[in-house]
Amino acid sequence: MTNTLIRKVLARQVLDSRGNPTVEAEIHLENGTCATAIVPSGASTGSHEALELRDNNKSRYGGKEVWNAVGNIKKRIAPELVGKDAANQAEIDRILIELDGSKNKSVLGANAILAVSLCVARAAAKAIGVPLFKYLGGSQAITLPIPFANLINGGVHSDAPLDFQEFMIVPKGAPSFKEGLRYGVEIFHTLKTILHEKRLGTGIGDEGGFAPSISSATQALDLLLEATEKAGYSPGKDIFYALDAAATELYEEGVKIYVFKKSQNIKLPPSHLVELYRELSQKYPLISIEDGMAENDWEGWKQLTQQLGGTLQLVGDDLFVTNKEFLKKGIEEKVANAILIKVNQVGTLTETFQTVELAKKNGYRIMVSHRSGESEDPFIADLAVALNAGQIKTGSFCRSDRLSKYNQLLRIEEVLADNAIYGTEF
Ligand SMILES: C=C(OP(=O)(O)O)C(=O)O
Ligand SMILES: [Mg+2]
Repeated sequence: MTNTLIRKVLARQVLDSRGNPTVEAEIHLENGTCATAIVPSGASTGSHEALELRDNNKSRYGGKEVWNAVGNIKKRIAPELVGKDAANQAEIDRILIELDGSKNKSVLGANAILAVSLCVARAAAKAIGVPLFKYLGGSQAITLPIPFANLINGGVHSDAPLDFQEFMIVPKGAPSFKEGLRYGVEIFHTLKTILHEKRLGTGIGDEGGFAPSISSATQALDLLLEATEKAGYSPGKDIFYALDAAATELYEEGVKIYVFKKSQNIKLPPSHLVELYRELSQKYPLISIEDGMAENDWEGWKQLTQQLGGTLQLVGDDLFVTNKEFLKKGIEEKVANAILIKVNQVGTLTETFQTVELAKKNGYRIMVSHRSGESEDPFIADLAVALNAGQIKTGSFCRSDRLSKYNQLLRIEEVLADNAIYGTEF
């Protein structure tokens, strides 16, 4: 028997892809295994997410240091976990949740808790000698996700005068993950040439997508369409499109209006926003809209789901915050038909699995997601396969923080070889 008992728990402050401090945990097991895990960080965060603990000392890193979270791992979490079995994830996560004791992990910090939760899983998998995806998902974990690649970045992720946050290409018609990735990368390079020729700018946003000087969803989708065709692919056959409107950022709650502040200062009531989505989905092969309405606009979400839920995937991100309580409400009220899975929104691996189980039981699709602030840690690549999510969004193709996930998926595809399945049916 491998000795997977925890010998030592360490932590440190490292930097994320935006140059902001974040937490890395390091765990040593009795058998000599050592593993690390780094937590990501969002920018367009849902207000019900688990709390990311920051030091708030404005004179250092703009108040974003995480020494308190690091200290909580070293002083409060480590003594409780030494001697416990890293292979018992549910027990470790239960200890972490109880030690924190709050509803939103605000005592120890979700960044402290998640770093340890992920690191424990990685250490146990390594000690036992199985790939992480197999350790987490067992022999059923065989689905390589379709990459939803965010090629145009707007919203709070870039300076482009675009209000919707993400314009993604979806290589659903590819025969394998590897080929889907190639389709996506070729379209990315073609888009760069087009943007250069049109003098629209080839600078990038937080997730590595371009941040061109365009100001409407139609312009963005026209560019994606042009790049797709020029790269030799067929829109609606090889390649489909997806949006993350991140509509919480646009919503003025008091007046129940969506304001497109970055572009034309257009103001739309929820019903007009639904119409805009309908028009876009009729004009382009759009298959998925994330956060089409704001996290607190449940009425708007209902309208959206009633009208477009039959033909489009409607993904709840800020709406559900990977939390089974919010998802339960969504299921009851028949809102959305898919859920975005971001581990740091809820704070432990066990809770993430519980939310996914509830979603699957109720016919909601799963999309595993990065955050806009990422690191070299590829954990979510393994997680996407472990959950048979069938879909992952992890940005564009020119930042190592995003490519670490894509490259890990290539490795996993190689391990699974002929057993690998690509994506899910829409
Ligand atoms: C990835 C996203 O951005 P962030 O991490 O800033 O919430 C998102 O909104 O889906
Ligand atoms: Mg989102």
